[in-house]
Amino acid sequence: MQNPNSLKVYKFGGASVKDAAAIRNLVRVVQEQGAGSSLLIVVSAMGKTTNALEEVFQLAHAGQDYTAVLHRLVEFHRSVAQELLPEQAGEVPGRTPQEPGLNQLLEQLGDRLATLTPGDFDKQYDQVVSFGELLATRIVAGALDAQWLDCRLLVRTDHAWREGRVDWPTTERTLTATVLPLLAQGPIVTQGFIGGTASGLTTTLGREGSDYTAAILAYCLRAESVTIWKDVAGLLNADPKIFADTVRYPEISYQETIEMAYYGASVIHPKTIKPLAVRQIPLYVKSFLDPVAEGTKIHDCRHGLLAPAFIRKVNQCLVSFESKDFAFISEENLEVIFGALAQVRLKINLMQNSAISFSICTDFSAYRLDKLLATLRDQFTIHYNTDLALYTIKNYDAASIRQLTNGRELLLEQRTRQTFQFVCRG
Ligand SMILES: Nc1ncnc2c1ncn2[C@@H]1O[C@H](COP(=O)(O)OP(=O)(O)O)[C@@H](O)[C@H]1O
Ligand SMILES: N[C@@H](CC(=O)OP(=O)(O)O)C(=O)O
Repeated sequence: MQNPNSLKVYKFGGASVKDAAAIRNLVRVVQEQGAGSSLLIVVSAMGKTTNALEEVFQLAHAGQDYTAVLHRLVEFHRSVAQELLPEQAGEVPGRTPQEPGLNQLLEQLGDRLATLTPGDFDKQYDQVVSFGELLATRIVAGALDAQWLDCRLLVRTDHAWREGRVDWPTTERTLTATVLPLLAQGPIVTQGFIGGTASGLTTTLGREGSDYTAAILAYCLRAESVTIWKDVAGLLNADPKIFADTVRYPEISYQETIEMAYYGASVIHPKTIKPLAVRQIPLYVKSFLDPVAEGTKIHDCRHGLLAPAFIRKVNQCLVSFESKDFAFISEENLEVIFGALAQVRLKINLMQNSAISFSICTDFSAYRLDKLLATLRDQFTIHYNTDLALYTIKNYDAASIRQLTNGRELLLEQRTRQTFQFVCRG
């Protein structure tokens, strides 16, 4: 069943709302590209605000002075609001008495930080770091003169702090009842990245999770399409900030994209594709700098051989486990290792085993690695290397492997028919 309103979901990330000029550009894109459509607009925190909020939160949680960082954040949002809506003198009021205005949100953020308690790090993180999206959407909704909705009341999650798991039936029911009737009144702006629990607490969906929010909303509302507006020409075969001579895929299948995102292509959050594929909703990746350009269409399509895709994941750690008594690594050993990894929430990006050793490549987290070592040290001899990179070439050929491995010392390598991966320094 297609939405009778032909709903389009637009998602604007941090780069597209990084300052007042960027938000003016967003307004142009929405007015020119979205004219005539029902629009639900998902917005992330401005620029690097989420990083700044993480810093402020960590300082406050550790009982250290956070006032300077908080002050910079507050002034930044006020100055952008003032520049865009001078007649409102830096305040962007809510459209209804229940809706918080910009100053009210800034006050709430200050209160949250002042009342943090020791412990419950991840839970309190979500209550604070979510403010980036709340503030940004209040400003963007003001600039667009659009309706503002609080996504914490729309996307229901469990209590898995910092990686909330969506309660799909409740979310679908709530969105259908809330959003569909409002669409006729004009565009709606809401937050990416955040959701809420049944008990009214805020959760976040994982860093860079706003793309995922767009997919959740599109799935539940059976949208016609999703467009994520980026600072690149579309989905390219590599990150142009890292690799030279990239090429754009004009169209690509859900499956190819989900694999690229899984291997670390940071342009799309890995969880974004599945809900869209299930309901066959096309995902467009387009440039907010050149909105009329074609971009990339991700959908259920067949295509010929694609240009090899290059993906680099940095800050990797290679951990190897050896049994202490020269015994072979057994299924029982693996069960213990996997159990401990799941418990400390370390995800395996690559794994390999030999007779008496089992190795994994994972994102480095000193905190989680320490917990892992503490759990498994008695049973295994554990070695690890940090500051590594994991490279993946999808749809590789001999030339692309030569190009990427040339001059590098490979610490671990693996290949399947489509994918070549290796871990090296730096
Ligand atoms: N395969 C790829 N194609 C295009 N961009 C990529 C790719 N891999 C990584 N990127 C990076 O993704 C960035 C855009 O994603 P992101 O920074 O998450 O945007 P936003 O936060 O604004 O949503 C680009 O600037 C680019 O550096
Ligand atoms: N603001 C959040 C969520 C997000 O998705 O941001 P962006 O769309 O800018 O990647 C983060 O930085 O993690």
